[in-house]
Amino acid sequence: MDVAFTDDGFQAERLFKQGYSYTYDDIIFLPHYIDFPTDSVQLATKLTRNLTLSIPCVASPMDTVSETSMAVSMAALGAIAFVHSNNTPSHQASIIRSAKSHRIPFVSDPLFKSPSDTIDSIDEFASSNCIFVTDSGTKKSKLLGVVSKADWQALNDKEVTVSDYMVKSPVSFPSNCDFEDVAGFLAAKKLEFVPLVNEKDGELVNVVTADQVERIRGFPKLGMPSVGPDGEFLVGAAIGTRESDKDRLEHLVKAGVNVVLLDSSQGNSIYQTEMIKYIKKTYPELDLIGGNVVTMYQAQNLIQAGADGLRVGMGSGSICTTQEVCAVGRGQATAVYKVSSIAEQSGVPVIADGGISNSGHIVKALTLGASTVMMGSFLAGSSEAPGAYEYQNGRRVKKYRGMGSLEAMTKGSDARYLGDTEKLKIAQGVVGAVVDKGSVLKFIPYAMQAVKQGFQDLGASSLQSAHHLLRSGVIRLEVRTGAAQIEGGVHGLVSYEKKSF
Ligand SMILES: NC(=O)C1=CN([C@@H]2O[C@H](COP(=O)(O)OP(=O)(O)OC[C@H]3O[C@@H](n4cnc5c(N)ncnc54)[C@H](O)[C@@H]3O)[C@@H](O)[C@H]2O)C=CC1
Ligand SMILES: O=c1[nH]c(=O)c2[nH+]cn([C@@H]3O[C@H](COP(=O)(O)O)[C@@H](O)[C@H]3O)c2[nH]1
Ligand SMILES: [K+]
Repeated sequence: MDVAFTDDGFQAERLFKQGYSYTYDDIIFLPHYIDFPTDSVQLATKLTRNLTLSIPCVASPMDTVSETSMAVSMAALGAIAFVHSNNTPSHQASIIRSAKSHRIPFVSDPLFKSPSDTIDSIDEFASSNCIFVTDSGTKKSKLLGVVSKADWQALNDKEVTVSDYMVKSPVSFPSNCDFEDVAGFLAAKKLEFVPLVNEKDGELVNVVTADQVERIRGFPKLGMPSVGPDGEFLVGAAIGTRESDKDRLEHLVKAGVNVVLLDSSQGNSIYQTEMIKYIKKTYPELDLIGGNVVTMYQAQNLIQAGADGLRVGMGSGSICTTQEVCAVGRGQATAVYKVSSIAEQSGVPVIADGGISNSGHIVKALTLGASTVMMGSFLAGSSEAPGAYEYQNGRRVKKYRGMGSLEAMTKGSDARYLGDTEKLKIAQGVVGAVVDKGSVLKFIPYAMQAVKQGFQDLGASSLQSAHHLLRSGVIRLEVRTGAAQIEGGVHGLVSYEKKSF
Protein backbone atom coordinates (compact mmCIF):
# COMPACT_ATOMS: atom_id res chain seq x y z
CA MET A 1 0.00 0.00 0.00
CA ASP A 2 1.09 3.58 -0.69
CA VAL A 3 3.09 4.94 2.29
CA ALA A 4 0.82 8.01 2.49
CA PHE A 5 -2.13 5.78 3.41
CA THR A 6 -0.49 3.55 5.98
CA ASP A 7 -1.17 6.09 8.71
CA ASP A 8 -4.91 5.60 8.39
CA GLY A 9 -6.46 3.28 10.99
CA PHE A 10 -4.56 0.75 13.09
CA GLN A 11 -2.91 -2.53 12.32
CA ALA A 12 -4.49 -5.27 14.41
CA GLU A 13 -1.20 -5.99 16.15
CA ARG A 14 -0.93 -2.41 17.40
CA LEU A 15 -4.56 -2.11 18.36
CA PHE A 16 -4.62 -5.28 20.44
CA LYS A 17 -1.40 -4.33 22.27
CA GLN A 18 -2.92 -1.40 24.12
CA GLY A 19 -4.04 -3.20 27.26
CA TYR A 20 -7.77 -3.07 26.58
CA SER A 21 -10.06 -6.10 26.40
CA TYR A 22 -12.06 -5.44 23.26
CA THR A 23 -15.12 -7.19 22.04
CA TYR A 24 -16.73 -7.28 18.61
CA ASP A 25 -18.85 -4.18 19.09
CA ASP A 26 -15.82 -2.14 20.24
CA ILE A 27 -14.03 -2.47 16.91
CA ILE A 28 -14.77 -1.65 13.30
CA PHE A 29 -12.83 -2.59 10.15
CA LEU A 30 -12.01 0.06 7.58
CA PRO A 31 -13.23 -0.91 4.11
CA HIS A 32 -10.53 -1.82 1.59
CA TYR A 33 -10.65 -2.38 -2.19
CA ILE A 34 -13.20 -4.52 -4.07
CA ASP A 35 -12.04 -6.38 -7.17
CA PHE A 36 -14.36 -9.42 -7.14
CA PRO A 37 -18.13 -10.05 -6.86
CA THR A 38 -19.80 -11.13 -3.60
CA ASP A 39 -20.62 -14.57 -4.92
CA SER A 40 -16.99 -15.41 -5.53
CA VAL A 41 -16.21 -15.13 -1.79
CA GLN A 42 -15.27 -18.59 -0.50
CA LEU A 43 -16.37 -19.46 3.03
CA ALA A 44 -14.96 -23.01 3.06
CA THR A 45 -12.87 -23.48 6.18
CA LYS A 46 -11.20 -25.81 8.64
CA LEU A 47 -12.90 -26.92 11.84
CA THR A 48 -9.84 -28.83 13.01
CA ARG A 49 -6.54 -29.89 11.53
CA ASN A 50 -8.26 -32.65 9.55
CA LEU A 51 -11.90 -31.64 9.11
CA THR A 52 -13.24 -29.08 6.67
CA LEU A 53 -16.64 -27.40 6.47
CA SER A 54 -18.18 -25.52 3.58
CA ILE A 55 -19.48 -22.77 5.87
CA PRO A 56 -17.83 -21.54 9.10
CA CYS A 57 -20.72 -22.23 11.48
CA VAL A 58 -20.77 -24.47 14.54
CA ALA A 59 -23.64 -25.10 16.97
CA SER A 60 -22.79 -25.00 20.70
CA PRO A 61 -22.85 -28.17 22.80
CA MET A 62 -25.79 -27.02 24.90
CA ASP A 63 -28.96 -28.87 25.83
CA THR A 64 -31.18 -26.12 24.42
CA VAL A 65 -29.24 -26.03 21.14
CA SER A 66 -27.68 -29.24 19.83
CA GLU A 67 -29.46 -32.56 19.54
CA THR A 68 -30.45 -34.69 16.51
CA SER A 69 -32.40 -32.10 14.56
CA MET A 70 -29.74 -29.38 14.89
CA ALA A 71 -26.96 -31.85 14.05
CA VAL A 72 -28.76 -32.97 10.89
CA SER A 73 -29.64 -29.48 9.62
CA MET A 74 -26.23 -27.99 10.40
CA ALA A 75 -24.49 -30.85 8.55
CA ALA A 76 -26.91 -30.44 5.62
CA LEU A 77 -25.85 -26.77 5.46
CA GLY A 78 -22.15 -27.65 5.36
CA ALA A 79 -21.70 -26.70 9.03
CA ILE A 80 -21.59 -28.88 12.17
CA ALA A 81 -23.22 -29.21 15.59
CA PHE A 82 -21.67 -30.55 18.78
CA VAL A 83 -24.11 -32.70 20.72
CA HIS A 84 -24.17 -31.72 24.40
CA SER A 85 -23.25 -34.08 27.23
CA ASN A 86 -25.89 -33.13 29.80
CA ASN A 87 -27.28 -36.66 29.54
CA THR A 88 -26.16 -40.26 29.97
CA PRO A 89 -23.40 -41.53 27.68
CA SER A 90 -25.83 -43.93 25.98
CA HIS A 91 -28.33 -41.14 25.36
CA GLN A 92 -25.66 -38.88 23.90
CA ALA A 93 -24.47 -41.77 21.70
CA SER A 94 -28.03 -42.44 20.53
CA ILE A 95 -28.34 -38.81 19.40
CA ILE A 96 -25.11 -39.16 17.41
CA ARG A 97 -26.31 -42.42 15.87
CA SER A 98 -29.68 -40.95 15.00
CA ALA A 99 -28.16 -37.81 13.44
CA LYS A 100 -25.77 -39.91 11.37
CA SER A 101 -28.59 -42.11 10.09
CA HIS A 102 -30.10 -39.13 8.23
CA ARG A 103 -29.15 -37.79 4.82
CA ILE A 104 -31.92 -35.25 4.28
CA PRO A 105 -31.94 -31.82 5.94
CA PHE A 106 -34.65 -32.32 8.54
CA VAL A 107 -35.90 -34.76 11.14
CA SER A 108 -39.55 -35.66 11.44
CA ASP A 109 -41.25 -36.84 14.58
CA PRO A 110 -43.51 -39.72 13.49
CA LEU A 111 -45.98 -41.52 15.75
CA PHE A 112 -45.75 -45.25 16.43
CA LYS A 113 -47.89 -48.16 17.61
CA SER A 114 -47.10 -51.87 17.99
CA PRO A 115 -49.25 -54.42 16.08
CA SER A 116 -51.27 -55.35 19.18
CA ASP A 117 -52.13 -51.72 20.10
CA THR A 118 -55.45 -50.05 19.42
CA ILE A 119 -56.11 -46.42 18.46
CA ASP A 120 -58.83 -45.16 20.76
CA SER A 121 -59.31 -41.58 19.71
CA ILE A 122 -58.56 -39.27 16.80
CA ASP A 123 -56.44 -37.21 19.20
CA GLU A 124 -53.79 -39.93 19.02
CA PHE A 125 -52.97 -38.74 15.49
CA ALA A 126 -52.18 -35.27 16.92
CA SER A 127 -51.21 -33.14 13.90
CA SER A 128 -50.10 -36.16 11.85
CA ASN A 129 -52.04 -37.90 9.08
CA CYS A 130 -50.76 -41.36 9.89
CA ILE A 131 -49.37 -43.62 12.58
CA PHE A 132 -46.62 -46.13 11.82
CA VAL A 133 -46.64 -49.68 13.13
CA THR A 134 -43.37 -51.27 14.19
CA ASP A 135 -42.44 -54.44 16.09
CA SER A 136 -41.87 -52.61 19.37
CA GLY A 137 -44.20 -49.64 18.89
CA THR A 138 -41.19 -47.30 18.90
CA LYS A 139 -38.86 -45.92 16.26
CA LYS A 140 -36.20 -48.48 17.13
CA SER A 141 -37.60 -51.49 15.32
CA LYS A 142 -38.70 -52.85 11.96
CA LEU A 143 -41.45 -50.99 10.10
CA LEU A 144 -44.45 -53.32 9.59
CA GLY A 145 -47.27 -51.09 8.43
CA VAL A 146 -49.05 -47.77 8.49
CA VAL A 147 -52.50 -46.57 9.55
CA SER A 148 -53.87 -43.44 7.95
CA LYS A 149 -56.28 -41.15 9.75
CA ALA A 150 -58.86 -41.74 7.00
CA ASP A 151 -58.61 -45.54 7.35
CA TRP A 152 -59.08 -45.26 11.12
CA GLN A 153 -62.07 -42.95 10.71
CA ALA A 154 -63.70 -45.44 8.31
CA LEU A 155 -63.49 -48.29 10.87
CA ASN A 156 -66.76 -49.54 12.32
CA ASP A 157 -65.13 -51.28 15.27
CA LYS A 158 -62.47 -49.00 16.75
CA GLU A 159 -61.43 -51.66 19.28
CA VAL A 160 -59.63 -53.89 16.79
CA THR A 161 -55.84 -53.94 16.97
CA VAL A 162 -53.91 -51.94 14.39
CA SER A 163 -52.49 -55.15 12.84
CA ASP A 164 -56.05 -55.95 11.65
CA TYR A 165 -56.35 -52.96 9.35
CA MET A 166 -52.94 -51.38 8.85
CA VAL A 167 -51.54 -51.21 5.33
CA LYS A 168 -48.79 -53.83 5.47
CA SER A 169 -45.30 -53.23 4.06
CA PRO A 170 -46.00 -49.63 3.01
CA VAL A 171 -44.06 -48.02 0.17
CA SER A 172 -40.75 -46.81 1.59
CA PHE A 173 -37.49 -45.27 0.40
CA PRO A 174 -33.87 -45.97 1.49
CA SER A 175 -32.77 -43.64 4.30
CA ASN A 176 -29.31 -43.02 2.82
CA CYS A 177 -30.71 -41.26 -0.26
CA ASP A 178 -30.52 -37.52 -0.56
CA PHE A 179 -33.29 -34.95 -0.47
CA GLU A 180 -33.65 -34.52 -4.25
CA ASP A 181 -34.04 -38.29 -4.76
CA VAL A 182 -36.80 -38.55 -2.15
CA ALA A 183 -38.54 -35.39 -3.35
CA GLY A 184 -38.47 -36.74 -6.93
CA PHE A 185 -39.87 -40.10 -5.79
CA LEU A 186 -42.75 -38.45 -3.89
CA ALA A 187 -43.63 -36.32 -6.90
CA ALA A 188 -43.37 -39.19 -9.43
CA LYS A 189 -45.57 -41.49 -7.33
CA LYS A 190 -47.89 -38.64 -6.28
CA LEU A 191 -47.49 -39.66 -2.63
CA GLU A 192 -48.38 -37.46 0.36
CA PHE A 193 -45.57 -38.98 2.43
CA VAL A 194 -42.94 -41.70 2.34
CA PRO A 195 -41.14 -43.37 5.26
CA LEU A 196 -37.36 -43.59 4.94
CA VAL A 197 -36.13 -46.97 6.02
CA ASN A 198 -32.64 -48.17 6.91
CA GLU A 199 -31.95 -50.90 4.39
CA LYS A 200 -29.78 -52.85 6.85
CA ASP A 201 -32.37 -53.45 9.57
CA GLY A 202 -35.68 -52.19 8.15
CA GLU A 203 -35.96 -49.50 10.86
CA LEU A 204 -37.91 -46.36 10.06
CA VAL A 205 -35.46 -43.46 10.21
CA ASN A 206 -37.50 -40.47 9.02
CA VAL A 207 -40.66 -39.53 7.17
CA VAL A 208 -40.78 -37.07 4.29
CA THR A 209 -44.07 -35.39 3.46
CA ALA A 210 -45.00 -33.43 0.35
CA ASP A 211 -45.55 -30.38 2.59
CA GLN A 212 -42.02 -30.59 3.98
CA VAL A 213 -40.57 -30.89 0.48
CA GLU A 214 -42.39 -27.73 -0.51
CA ARG A 215 -41.17 -25.94 2.64
CA ILE A 216 -37.53 -26.87 1.98
CA ARG A 217 -37.87 -25.82 -1.65
CA GLY A 218 -38.83 -22.34 -0.38
CA PHE A 219 -35.47 -22.03 1.45
CA PRO A 220 -32.19 -20.98 -0.20
CA LYS A 221 -30.50 -23.80 -2.12
CA LEU A 222 -28.26 -25.94 0.05
CA GLY A 223 -24.53 -26.05 -0.71
CA MET A 224 -22.11 -28.90 -0.03
CA PRO A 225 -23.16 -30.84 3.08
CA SER A 226 -20.67 -31.87 5.77
CA VAL A 227 -20.06 -35.55 5.15
CA GLY A 228 -17.35 -37.64 6.78
CA PRO A 229 -15.19 -40.41 5.33
CA ASP A 230 -17.94 -42.79 6.52
CA GLY A 231 -20.27 -41.22 3.92
CA GLU A 232 -22.55 -39.98 6.71
CA PHE A 233 -23.20 -36.50 8.11
CA LEU A 234 -20.38 -35.06 10.23
CA VAL A 235 -21.42 -34.88 13.88
CA GLY A 236 -19.42 -33.66 16.87
CA ALA A 237 -19.90 -34.18 20.58
CA ALA A 238 -18.82 -32.60 23.85
CA ILE A 239 -17.28 -34.48 26.74
CA GLY A 240 -15.74 -33.43 30.05
CA THR A 241 -12.38 -34.17 31.60
CA ARG A 242 -13.45 -36.50 34.42
CA GLU A 243 -12.40 -40.16 34.56
CA SER A 244 -15.99 -41.13 33.68
CA ASP A 245 -15.72 -39.21 30.42
CA LYS A 246 -13.41 -41.92 29.08
CA ASP A 247 -16.34 -44.33 29.19
CA ARG A 248 -18.60 -41.69 27.63
CA LEU A 249 -16.10 -41.23 24.82
CA GLU A 250 -16.07 -44.97 24.12
CA HIS A 251 -19.85 -44.84 23.61
CA LEU A 252 -19.50 -41.86 21.29
CA VAL A 253 -16.74 -43.42 19.21
CA LYS A 254 -18.83 -46.58 18.78
CA ALA A 255 -21.71 -44.36 17.63
CA GLY A 256 -19.44 -42.90 14.93
CA VAL A 257 -18.74 -39.42 16.31
CA ASN A 258 -16.42 -37.53 13.94
CA VAL A 259 -14.89 -35.02 16.36
CA VAL A 260 -15.04 -34.32 20.08
CA LEU A 261 -14.47 -31.21 22.14
CA LEU A 262 -13.42 -30.99 25.75
CA ASP A 263 -16.09 -28.75 27.20
CA SER A 264 -14.65 -26.49 29.86
CA SER A 265 -14.65 -22.77 30.63
CA GLN A 266 -10.96 -22.89 31.58
CA GLY A 267 -9.28 -25.49 29.41
CA ASN A 268 -5.71 -24.91 30.52
CA SER A 269 -5.74 -27.53 33.25
CA ILE A 270 -3.89 -30.70 34.08
CA TYR A 271 -7.23 -32.48 33.70
CA GLN A 272 -7.51 -31.37 30.10
CA THR A 273 -3.92 -31.90 29.03
CA GLU A 274 -4.03 -35.43 30.51
CA MET A 275 -7.32 -36.10 28.72
CA ILE A 276 -5.92 -34.85 25.41
CA LYS A 277 -2.94 -37.18 25.75
CA TYR A 278 -5.23 -40.10 26.65
CA ILE A 279 -7.52 -39.48 23.66
CA LYS A 280 -4.64 -39.06 21.23
CA LYS A 281 -3.14 -42.34 22.43
CA THR A 282 -6.42 -44.29 22.52
CA TYR A 283 -8.10 -42.89 19.38
CA PRO A 284 -5.29 -41.50 17.19
CA GLU A 285 -7.70 -41.05 14.27
CA LEU A 286 -10.18 -38.90 16.21
CA ASP A 287 -9.98 -35.11 15.90
CA LEU A 288 -10.06 -33.33 19.21
CA ILE A 289 -10.82 -29.72 20.14
CA GLY A 290 -9.42 -28.26 23.34
CA GLY A 291 -10.62 -25.25 25.28
CA ASN A 292 -11.89 -22.93 26.24
CA VAL A 293 -8.92 -20.62 26.12
CA VAL A 294 -8.50 -16.86 25.78
CA THR A 295 -4.74 -16.36 26.16
CA MET A 296 -1.69 -17.32 24.13
CA TYR A 297 -0.21 -19.22 27.09
CA GLN A 298 -3.33 -21.33 27.55
CA ALA A 299 -3.47 -22.01 23.81
CA GLN A 300 0.18 -23.05 23.63
CA ASN A 301 -0.28 -25.64 26.38
CA LEU A 302 -3.23 -27.28 24.64
CA ILE A 303 -1.50 -27.23 21.26
CA GLN A 304 1.53 -28.89 22.80
CA ALA A 305 -0.68 -31.51 24.44
CA GLY A 306 -2.03 -32.38 20.96
CA ALA A 307 -5.30 -30.47 20.37
CA ASP A 308 -6.39 -30.39 16.71
CA GLY A 309 -8.51 -27.28 17.22
CA LEU A 310 -9.05 -24.62 19.89
CA ARG A 311 -12.29 -23.17 21.23
CA VAL A 312 -11.94 -19.55 22.29
CA GLY A 313 -14.09 -17.55 24.69
CA MET A 314 -14.53 -17.10 28.40
CA GLY A 315 -17.53 -15.23 29.69
CA SER A 316 -18.51 -13.84 26.28
CA GLY A 317 -21.61 -15.97 25.82
CA SER A 318 -25.06 -14.39 26.01
CA ILE A 319 -26.05 -16.59 28.97
CA CYS A 320 -22.60 -16.46 30.67
CA THR A 321 -21.97 -14.93 34.04
CA THR A 322 -18.42 -16.25 34.43
CA GLN A 323 -16.74 -12.83 34.27
CA GLU A 324 -19.10 -11.50 36.95
CA VAL A 325 -18.81 -14.56 39.17
CA CYS A 326 -15.12 -15.41 38.78
CA ALA A 327 -13.51 -12.18 37.54
CA VAL A 328 -11.70 -14.00 34.77
CA GLY A 329 -12.18 -14.01 31.03
CA ARG A 330 -11.42 -11.68 28.16
CA GLY A 331 -13.15 -9.44 25.64
CA GLN A 332 -13.93 -11.75 22.76
CA ALA A 333 -12.31 -9.77 19.94
CA THR A 334 -9.00 -9.59 21.83
CA ALA A 335 -9.25 -13.28 22.81
CA VAL A 336 -9.87 -14.42 19.24
CA TYR A 337 -7.06 -12.26 17.83
CA LYS A 338 -4.50 -13.29 20.45
CA VAL A 339 -5.22 -17.02 20.43
CA SER A 340 -5.43 -17.13 16.62
CA SER A 341 -2.04 -15.45 16.29
CA ILE A 342 -0.36 -18.30 18.14
CA ALA A 343 -2.58 -21.15 16.86
CA GLU A 344 -1.92 -20.13 13.27
CA GLN A 345 1.79 -20.83 13.73
CA SER A 346 0.98 -24.49 14.46
CA GLY A 347 -1.77 -24.79 11.87
CA VAL A 348 -4.43 -25.28 14.54
CA PRO A 349 -7.83 -23.79 13.59
CA VAL A 350 -9.68 -21.60 16.09
CA ILE A 351 -13.39 -21.62 16.91
CA ALA A 352 -14.64 -18.23 18.15
CA ASP A 353 -17.15 -19.33 20.76
CA GLY A 354 -19.89 -17.08 22.16
CA GLY A 355 -21.05 -13.51 21.78
CA ILE A 356 -22.27 -13.80 18.19
CA SER A 357 -25.51 -11.92 17.76
CA ASN A 358 -25.36 -10.73 14.15
CA SER A 359 -23.57 -11.40 10.85
CA GLY A 360 -21.17 -8.49 11.52
CA HIS A 361 -19.90 -10.32 14.60
CA ILE A 362 -19.23 -13.37 12.40
CA VAL A 363 -17.21 -11.25 9.93
CA LYS A 364 -15.24 -9.78 12.84
CA ALA A 365 -14.49 -13.16 14.45
CA LEU A 366 -13.39 -14.73 11.17
CA THR A 367 -11.25 -11.77 10.10
CA LEU A 368 -9.55 -11.59 13.49
CA GLY A 369 -8.25 -15.11 12.91
CA ALA A 370 -10.98 -17.62 13.73
CA SER A 371 -11.77 -20.35 11.21
CA THR A 372 -15.30 -20.95 12.51
CA VAL A 373 -17.78 -19.34 14.90
CA MET A 374 -19.66 -21.30 17.55
CA MET A 375 -23.13 -20.04 18.35
CA GLY A 376 -25.68 -20.72 21.05
CA SER A 377 -28.23 -17.92 21.25
CA PHE A 378 -28.05 -17.29 17.49
CA LEU A 379 -29.42 -20.81 16.90
CA ALA A 380 -31.49 -21.49 20.02
CA GLY A 381 -34.68 -19.89 18.67
CA SER A 382 -34.67 -22.07 15.54
CA SER A 383 -37.11 -24.86 14.85
CA GLU A 384 -34.15 -27.29 14.99
CA ALA A 385 -33.26 -26.45 18.62
CA PRO A 386 -34.67 -28.85 21.24
CA GLY A 387 -37.81 -27.88 23.11
CA ALA A 388 -41.19 -26.44 22.21
CA TYR A 389 -42.05 -22.84 21.46
CA GLU A 390 -44.03 -20.95 24.07
CA TYR A 391 -45.46 -17.45 24.29
CA GLN A 392 -44.03 -14.61 26.41
CA ASN A 393 -45.76 -11.22 26.20
CA GLY A 394 -47.25 -12.15 22.86
CA ARG A 395 -43.93 -13.27 21.38
CA ARG A 396 -43.15 -16.83 20.29
CA VAL A 397 -39.99 -17.86 22.12
CA LYS A 398 -37.90 -20.91 22.97
CA LYS A 399 -36.06 -21.57 26.18
CA TYR A 400 -32.28 -21.08 26.12
CA ARG A 401 -30.08 -21.76 29.14
CA GLY A 402 -26.42 -21.76 30.09
CA MET A 403 -24.86 -25.14 30.77
CA GLY A 404 -23.56 -23.63 34.01
CA SER A 405 -26.99 -22.38 35.09
CA LEU A 406 -28.40 -23.96 38.23
CA GLU A 407 -31.20 -25.50 36.20
CA ALA A 408 -28.89 -27.21 33.69
CA MET A 409 -26.50 -28.33 36.43
CA THR A 410 -29.32 -29.91 38.39
CA LYS A 411 -30.37 -31.79 35.30
CA GLY A 412 -27.09 -33.61 35.00
CA SER A 413 -23.88 -31.69 34.68
CA ASP A 414 -23.39 -31.08 38.38
CA ALA A 415 -20.83 -33.87 38.74
CA ARG A 416 -18.37 -31.63 37.01
CA TYR A 417 -19.35 -28.56 38.96
CA LEU A 418 -19.07 -30.05 42.40
CA GLY A 419 -16.68 -32.58 43.63
CA ASP A 420 -19.36 -35.25 43.88
CA THR A 421 -19.57 -34.83 47.63
CA GLU A 422 -19.54 -31.04 47.69
CA LYS A 423 -22.78 -29.19 48.29
CA LEU A 424 -22.30 -25.58 47.25
CA LYS A 425 -23.56 -24.87 43.74
CA ILE A 426 -22.40 -21.66 42.11
CA ALA A 427 -24.14 -20.76 38.87
CA GLN A 428 -22.07 -19.39 35.99
CA GLY A 429 -24.99 -18.98 33.64
CA VAL A 430 -28.65 -18.03 33.43
CA VAL A 431 -31.90 -19.47 32.10
CA GLY A 432 -33.76 -17.36 29.56
CA ALA A 433 -35.59 -17.39 26.27
CA VAL A 434 -34.88 -16.32 22.69
CA VAL A 435 -37.28 -15.30 19.98
CA ASP A 436 -38.53 -17.71 17.26
CA LYS A 437 -36.25 -17.47 14.20
CA GLY A 438 -37.68 -20.23 12.00
CA SER A 439 -35.43 -22.85 10.44
CA VAL A 440 -31.63 -22.65 10.38
CA LEU A 441 -31.99 -23.91 6.80
CA LYS A 442 -33.39 -20.50 6.00
CA PHE A 443 -31.58 -17.95 8.15
CA ILE A 444 -28.05 -19.40 8.07
CA PRO A 445 -27.76 -19.04 4.26
CA TYR A 446 -28.88 -15.41 4.59
CA ALA A 447 -26.34 -14.81 7.36
CA MET A 448 -23.63 -16.36 5.15
CA GLN A 449 -24.59 -14.08 2.26
CA ALA A 450 -24.20 -11.09 4.63
CA VAL A 451 -20.78 -12.43 5.70
CA LYS A 452 -19.74 -12.64 2.05
CA GLN A 453 -20.72 -8.99 1.59
CA GLY A 454 -18.60 -8.06 4.60
CA PHE A 455 -15.62 -9.94 3.17
CA GLN A 456 -16.09 -8.23 -0.17
CA ASP A 457 -16.01 -4.80 1.53
CA LEU A 458 -12.73 -5.84 3.15
CA GLY A 459 -11.28 -6.99 -0.16
CA ALA A 460 -10.93 -10.53 1.18
CA SER A 461 -12.13 -13.26 -1.16
CA SER A 462 -11.79 -16.06 1.42
CA LEU A 463 -11.19 -16.62 5.12
CA GLN A 464 -7.57 -17.43 4.43
CA SER A 465 -7.20 -14.18 2.52
CA ALA A 466 -8.85 -12.20 5.36
CA HIS A 467 -6.41 -13.73 7.88
CA HIS A 468 -3.48 -12.85 5.66
CA LEU A 469 -4.66 -9.30 4.96
CA LEU A 470 -5.18 -8.65 8.68
CA ARG A 471 -1.79 -10.05 9.75
CA SER A 472 0.05 -8.21 7.00
CA GLY A 473 -1.52 -4.92 8.09
CA VAL A 474 -3.56 -4.33 4.92
CA ILE A 475 -6.89 -4.64 6.72
CA ARG A 476 -7.02 -1.84 9.27
CA LEU A 477 -9.31 -1.27 12.16
CA GLU A 478 -10.24 1.19 14.86
CA VAL A 479 -11.96 1.21 18.20
CA ARG A 480 -15.43 2.72 18.12
CA THR A 481 -16.28 5.25 20.80
CA GLY A 482 -19.62 4.88 22.58
CA ALA A 483 -21.12 7.51 20.29
CA ALA A 484 -19.71 5.80 17.19
CA GLN A 485 -21.34 2.54 18.30
CA ILE A 486 -24.67 4.31 18.66
CA GLU A 487 -24.19 5.92 15.25
CA GLY A 488 -23.42 2.49 13.76
CA GLY A 489 -26.80 1.18 14.87
CA VAL A 490 -30.27 2.42 13.91
CA HIS A 491 -30.80 5.77 15.65
CA GLY A 492 -32.94 8.86 15.73
CA LEU A 493 -36.14 7.17 14.55
CA VAL A 494 -39.46 7.34 16.36
CA SER A 495 -40.16 3.75 15.36
CA TYR A 496 -38.84 1.16 12.91
CA GLU A 497 -39.08 -2.45 11.95
CA LYS A 498 -35.87 -4.41 11.51
CA LYS A 499 -36.24 -7.07 8.83
CA SER A 500 -32.93 -8.52 7.70
CA PHE A 501 -34.11 -10.62 4.74
N1 LIG B 1 -17.19 -20.43 27.60
C1 LIG B 1 -17.45 -19.96 28.78
O1 LIG B 1 -17.19 -18.80 29.07
C2 LIG B 1 -18.08 -20.79 29.82
C3 LIG B 1 -18.68 -21.98 29.51
N2 LIG B 1 -19.32 -22.72 30.46
C4 LIG B 1 -19.98 -23.96 30.07
O2 LIG B 1 -20.48 -24.60 31.23
C5 LIG B 1 -20.18 -25.97 31.23
C6 LIG B 1 -19.27 -26.33 32.38
O3 LIG B 1 -18.04 -25.65 32.30
P1 LIG B 1 -16.96 -25.79 33.46
O4 LIG B 1 -17.57 -25.48 34.77
O5 LIG B 1 -15.79 -24.99 33.11
O6 LIG B 1 -16.66 -27.37 33.41
P2 LIG B 1 -15.37 -28.21 33.85
O7 LIG B 1 -15.81 -29.61 33.81
O8 LIG B 1 -14.17 -27.88 33.06
O9 LIG B 1 -15.08 -27.71 35.31
C7 LIG B 1 -15.89 -27.91 36.47
C8 LIG B 1 -15.00 -28.14 37.68
O10 LIG B 1 -14.51 -29.47 37.64
C9 LIG B 1 -13.09 -29.49 37.78
N3 LIG B 1 -12.56 -30.68 37.08
C10 LIG B 1 -12.60 -30.95 35.76
N4 LIG B 1 -12.01 -32.16 35.50
C11 LIG B 1 -11.59 -32.64 36.70
C12 LIG B 1 -10.92 -33.84 37.09
N5 LIG B 1 -10.56 -34.77 36.20
N6 LIG B 1 -10.66 -33.99 38.41
C13 LIG B 1 -11.01 -33.06 39.31
N7 LIG B 1 -11.65 -31.92 39.01
C14 LIG B 1 -11.94 -31.70 37.71
C15 LIG B 1 -12.66 -28.17 37.19
O11 LIG B 1 -11.38 -27.76 37.62
C16 LIG B 1 -13.77 -27.24 37.69
O12 LIG B 1 -13.51 -26.85 39.00
C17 LIG B 1 -19.56 -26.23 29.87
O13 LIG B 1 -20.60 -26.61 29.01
C18 LIG B 1 -18.97 -24.91 29.46
O14 LIG B 1 -18.90 -24.77 28.06
C19 LIG B 1 -19.32 -22.34 31.76
C20 LIG B 1 -18.74 -21.18 32.14
C21 LIG B 1 -18.07 -20.31 31.19
O1 LIG C 1 -20.36 -18.62 31.41
C1 LIG C 1 -21.06 -19.47 30.86
N1 LIG C 1 -22.00 -20.05 31.60
C2 LIG C 1 -22.80 -21.00 31.11
O2 LIG C 1 -23.67 -21.51 31.80
C3 LIG C 1 -22.62 -21.35 29.74
N2 LIG C 1 -23.23 -22.25 28.94
C4 LIG C 1 -22.62 -22.12 27.73
N3 LIG C 1 -21.69 -21.19 27.75
C5 LIG C 1 -20.85 -20.70 26.66
O3 LIG C 1 -21.60 -19.78 25.89
C6 LIG C 1 -21.50 -20.14 24.50
C7 LIG C 1 -22.71 -19.67 23.72
O4 LIG C 1 -22.76 -18.26 23.73
P1 LIG C 1 -23.80 -17.42 22.86
O5 LIG C 1 -25.16 -17.68 23.40
O6 LIG C 1 -23.40 -15.99 23.04
O7 LIG C 1 -23.66 -17.88 21.46
C8 LIG C 1 -21.34 -21.65 24.55
O8 LIG C 1 -20.82 -22.18 23.36
C9 LIG C 1 -20.43 -21.82 25.76
O9 LIG C 1 -19.07 -21.61 25.47
C10 LIG C 1 -21.66 -20.70 28.99
N4 LIG C 1 -20.88 -19.76 29.55
K1 LIG D 1 -21.60 -12.73 29.21
